[in-house]
Amino acid sequence: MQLVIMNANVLDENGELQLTQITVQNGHIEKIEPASLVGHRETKIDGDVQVIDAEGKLVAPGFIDMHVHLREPGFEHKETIETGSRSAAKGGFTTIACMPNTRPVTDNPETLKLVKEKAKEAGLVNVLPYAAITKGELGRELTDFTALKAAGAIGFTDDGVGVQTAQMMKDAMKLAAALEMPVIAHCEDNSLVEGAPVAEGEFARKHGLKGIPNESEAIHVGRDILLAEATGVHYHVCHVSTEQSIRLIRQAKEIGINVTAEVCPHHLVLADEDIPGLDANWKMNPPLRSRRDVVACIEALEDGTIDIIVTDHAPHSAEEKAKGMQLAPFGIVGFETAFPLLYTRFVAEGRWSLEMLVRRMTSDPARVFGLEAGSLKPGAPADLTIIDLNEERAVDPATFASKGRNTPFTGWKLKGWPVATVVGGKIVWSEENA
Ligand SMILES: NC(=O)N[C@@H](CC(=O)O)C(=O)O
Ligand SMILES: [Zn+2]
Ligand SMILES: [Zn+2]
Repeated sequence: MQLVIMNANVLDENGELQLTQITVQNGHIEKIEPASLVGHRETKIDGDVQVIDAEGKLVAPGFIDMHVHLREPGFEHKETIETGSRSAAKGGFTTIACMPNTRPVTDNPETLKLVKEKAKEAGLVNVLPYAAITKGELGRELTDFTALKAAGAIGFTDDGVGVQTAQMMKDAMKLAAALEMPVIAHCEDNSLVEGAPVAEGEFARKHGLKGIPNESEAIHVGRDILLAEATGVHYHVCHVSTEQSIRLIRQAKEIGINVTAEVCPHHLVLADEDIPGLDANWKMNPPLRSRRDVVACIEALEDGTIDIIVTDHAPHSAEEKAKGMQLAPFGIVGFETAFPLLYTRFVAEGRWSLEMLVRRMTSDPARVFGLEAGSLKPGAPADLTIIDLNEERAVDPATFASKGRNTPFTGWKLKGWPVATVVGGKIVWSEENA
């Protein structure tokens, strides 16, 4: 089965858009030719060839999201692997890495295999599962890293909660290093947080809420960098949100410690002072911090201190989010707004090149995690996304493919919406057929 994408605008090595024709054969990119060379040739259309005319729209490698919550097994009322995968495809993502804070926790090979089977059944995007560092993510006992790696885990993380003791983290890093697996850390010292729902600062004061201090994140980052130095593990920091964490990561990179980091779109765009009121669709972990922290995150992504963009797609039901700022669970959905949000805010406004945004969502995550993805080179898997950079519309959660509607971006007018997503040469989502 062949797929031909005509009039595809792709980013070349110089970050310039080039009009091309892409030929896909057996799920892989076969060739990319300048449109000027194929222009005179008739594109043969017979039974076995599927043709898409991209009409000059951007065709990028499918986005890779290394931090997502699919909620299955156990929390199917929030999301399933199938609805989460569809939401990812609709957002232009073709590979996603899912967190183990399910019920049961993905701390055993059986649950890991179940996640992989469900993802295969859904047949939409590539789903790469993480396994937990500790049993039940309770911080008391390590999981069986060897068995989990054999079952297909791509890394170890207790995301949702920080590993509270240094000894547990050090033991985990030693084991992971021996298996050449990364440790991915949600950095949060519980003793500094204790029930606070939002960041320390103006918003917390105004509403009489307890505040989450920046040090609760940065203390773990600093501790873990020292442990990564001691053990030699690949240490990846989840959802970086403070200038203090960034300072520590920058310094660690300078002296050659094997640390990488991610940031979420909301931490690049929103500060606590933007929260309009006591609406839990603005509640996530880490919380929205000060404008200083937002600026530090932007600059860190620009200078490479932060390597990649992830959504931390964290769906919750409307009932759960209706419990209010103090009691509602932390988390917002992310797949279906990520690219338009960042394209509108940073590329259309002229701060970033399109190439930089795409790279931070494709080839950089592939490099950091050693994935065979994130490029359009001949021979690569035909995972790609077609995006209309000119299409402008308001975010409407009612149209989400995700079960989650928990977003702070309702009504935001954004440009750069995906129109079709291809995984392994197969169209898994398109605006036309949605
Ligand atoms: N980010 C969040 O606010 N919530 C995540 C947990 C996490 O990523 O730490 C969730 O599972 O809901
Ligand atoms: Zn987390
Ligand atoms: Zn998360």
